[in-house]
Amino acid sequence: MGFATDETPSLLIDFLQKCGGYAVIDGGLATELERHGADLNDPLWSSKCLISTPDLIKRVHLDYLEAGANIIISASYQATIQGFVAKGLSVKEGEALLRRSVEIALEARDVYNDKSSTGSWDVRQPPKQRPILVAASVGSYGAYLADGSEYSGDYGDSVTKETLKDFHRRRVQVLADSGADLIAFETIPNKLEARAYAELLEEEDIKIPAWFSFNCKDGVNVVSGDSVADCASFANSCNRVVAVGINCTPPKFIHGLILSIREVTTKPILIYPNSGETYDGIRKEWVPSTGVAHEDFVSFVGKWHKDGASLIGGCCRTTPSTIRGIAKALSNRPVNTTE
Ligand code: MET
Ligand SMILES: [Zn+2]
Repeated sequence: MGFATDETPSLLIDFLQKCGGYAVIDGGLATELERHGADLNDPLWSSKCLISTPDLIKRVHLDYLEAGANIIISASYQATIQGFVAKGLSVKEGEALLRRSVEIALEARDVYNDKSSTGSWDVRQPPKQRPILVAASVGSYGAYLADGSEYSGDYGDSVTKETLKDFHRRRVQVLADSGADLIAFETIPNKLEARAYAELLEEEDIKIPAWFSFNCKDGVNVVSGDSVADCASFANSCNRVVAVGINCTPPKFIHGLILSIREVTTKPILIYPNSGETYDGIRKEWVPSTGVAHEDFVSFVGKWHKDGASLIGGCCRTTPSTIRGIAKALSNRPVNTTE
């Protein structure tokens, strides 16, 4: 790939150093909004709340910050200009909502920082602020289609890399200029879409770095059947990509996946698994009690970190309690372990 700005590759390395070698990513956003009563049965999914309940989004971001997150991800996963236009909004209004998704997260960070810097009596020693990044979420083309292809990675032969680039181009430009610290390309279902993202980052000379996070169906392959090693190795070759990993995948596959990814990348590895519950795409609901208990999820964290993941959080159906548990597990981990 081409050349990024000089600072791009080091942004996350510097951040991780400031955080003490690891960072906590937030938990599920959409499913947490749902837990608070939002009805997301809509092609816009969580992005519907950008219109209906922006304050609830801010509250959930704040809950994750209070639980110990170092990275919060905006509510733009399923926010697309095409999706907003289909709802009757103008392109301008759609772009404004994309920007708004990031502003809400930035505002939550400000509120959190203000809160944590007041209450200190000792003026000589201002309290140390926890480093926090805001990532602008980009979900896949399949997420926009809302036809299950988000979880199959199968777009059919008529969808080419160019189709995907055209689909994402304006959205990525708008999010890159929104004040976010990085772009989180999430739940990537196939290698084709990762290649489209990488080319877009270069062609549009995107000034903020990105992470690539794939959606896996087992311990070896992303949901389309492309090998995760192949996808991660491709991500490793992109200068503007600062971390590579996996999200919205059951915890039971994560150990094996980290081992495969670390063979092919020198970049920080990120993982934010879902709760392990299965999603019934026909009934459009999660099947309860198919996942792992919150305590079990948290008990894997030390191992994932030892395996080589330095950014750890949760995806769908994880909650602020999960994130609090992850933050605690990582801060209690033994220093200089030889295990
Ligand atoms: N960041 C998104 C969310 O938590 C990821 C969704 S994965 C289907 O809502
Ligand atoms: Zn998810």
